Amino acid sequence: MGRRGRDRPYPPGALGGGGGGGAGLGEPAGADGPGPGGGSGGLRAARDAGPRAGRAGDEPCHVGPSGDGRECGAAGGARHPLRGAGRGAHGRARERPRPPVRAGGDAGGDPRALRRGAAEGPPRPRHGRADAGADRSGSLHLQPQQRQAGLCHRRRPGGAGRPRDAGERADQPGRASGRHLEARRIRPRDAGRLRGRAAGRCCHLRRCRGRLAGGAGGEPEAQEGAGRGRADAGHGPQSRHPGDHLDPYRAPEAGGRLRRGDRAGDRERPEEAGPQGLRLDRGERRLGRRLRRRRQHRPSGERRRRRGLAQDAQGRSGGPTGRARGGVFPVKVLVQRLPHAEGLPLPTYATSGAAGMDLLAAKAMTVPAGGRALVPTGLCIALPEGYEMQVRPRSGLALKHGITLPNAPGTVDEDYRGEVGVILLNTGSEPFEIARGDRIAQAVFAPVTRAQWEEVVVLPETQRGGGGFGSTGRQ
Ligand SMILES: O=c1ccn([C@H]2C[C@H](O)[C@@H](COP(=O)(O)OP(=O)(O)OP(=O)(O)O)O2)c(=O)[nH]1
Repeated sequence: MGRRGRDRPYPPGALGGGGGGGAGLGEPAGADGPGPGGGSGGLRAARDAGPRAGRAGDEPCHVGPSGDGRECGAAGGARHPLRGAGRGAHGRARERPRPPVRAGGDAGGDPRALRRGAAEGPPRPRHGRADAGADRSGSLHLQPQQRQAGLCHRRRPGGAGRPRDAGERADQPGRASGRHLEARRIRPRDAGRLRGRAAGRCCHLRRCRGRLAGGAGGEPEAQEGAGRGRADAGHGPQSRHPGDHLDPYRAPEAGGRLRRGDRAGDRERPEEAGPQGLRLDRGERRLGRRLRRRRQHRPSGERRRRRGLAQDAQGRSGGPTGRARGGVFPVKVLVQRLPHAEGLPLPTYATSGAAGMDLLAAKAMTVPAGGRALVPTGLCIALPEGYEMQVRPRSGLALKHGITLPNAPGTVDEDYRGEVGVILLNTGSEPFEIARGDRIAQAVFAPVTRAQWEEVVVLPETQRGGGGFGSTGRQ
């Protein structure tokens, strides 16, 4: 049987197809057998031929190389006219021209051959090889060696070397003679009979028995299910095997899953799969595990805030506003512009690497020499939790005009909602004139570290001890 026919449902008449005897019961000749019905036709042939069928090797050949169920009449002991160098009476049959296939042919071809086969009695194991045979009543019987050789599929997890596979590989002599057949003691002709069984998990005896009992002409539905070779073929309500309903690992049908294509984005849909009697796709199951793990390890709000602050202070990702730009993580600050700041630009960073924003004066004024002034900025701000804004002097004004901040750095608290002001001190000898919009100071945003007192009687000793205020270096 060609590979194309492997997963194809058998046509309704496949089991009774008379022309299929060669594919099912014949050896490599079955490789190029007449079609999907070959193996099942072999079943019928086996049933009809009864004990005569299933003989091998030294017995007269009852099944001709043509695959039409006719016997060729060659004695087993003599070299078969079509026998090749390989194994099997018809090992080379497919390389030879074939006799025409007789439509509706049956196992009973040559009556003389049938008589010879009947006279030789029921099939017997050859060289210890166990062959599954079918008697006239349609029931399969196994030899003890067969049972030990694991013909029952329950003993073979993974389904490797299944009779169905063996039957399909009968067109590859090298493989057919390999472990798929030899290790299981199954001949291709027998494998062909068993080919229609469902994949894997049920004892083939029950299936074969059921198929034979159903008649060669059988019910089309049963034939179709048997030939499908899918996991669902033998697990329907008609299956009575106790294990059919107890397999929790049986994969659902291809149409019984929620697939990736059905999924919207990264949404997990376990709540939809259950009611529909479906199972989540593998990718979705993985996604669900990932989401559950993430939910389980989600830190508390306070811990997230602290982690964000720490990461931001250390220049790592996870800051409150997310994406890093050049290794610096921006902090979002709400700003309100007061009427006297209308028309003025918001403070900006002068360069891409500047640490502070230049604050602008919202009002023109003069700082007398040696004097101070509170310069309004026209801005009110709301800092994110855990942050402060520091108001610092500009070095250019300090150097050129002696302008500094007496409270530098000025601290704008997180909970402050008043107007930000800049205290300027003119240490120079000349009055300092300020125009509206002049840059008078700079603002630096920084995370706040809050301390917690732990009162002790004695502090840990250090080398410096109490020395300070110029205790080190030159006096
Ligand atoms: O250069 C500065 C310094 C402070 N402030 C504002 C914001 C700050 O939150 C508030 C109080 O500042 P700070 O706490 O330094 O002053 P204080 O003398 O302690 O005043 P308070 O008693 O109001 O806290 O004044 C500024 O606008 N600019």
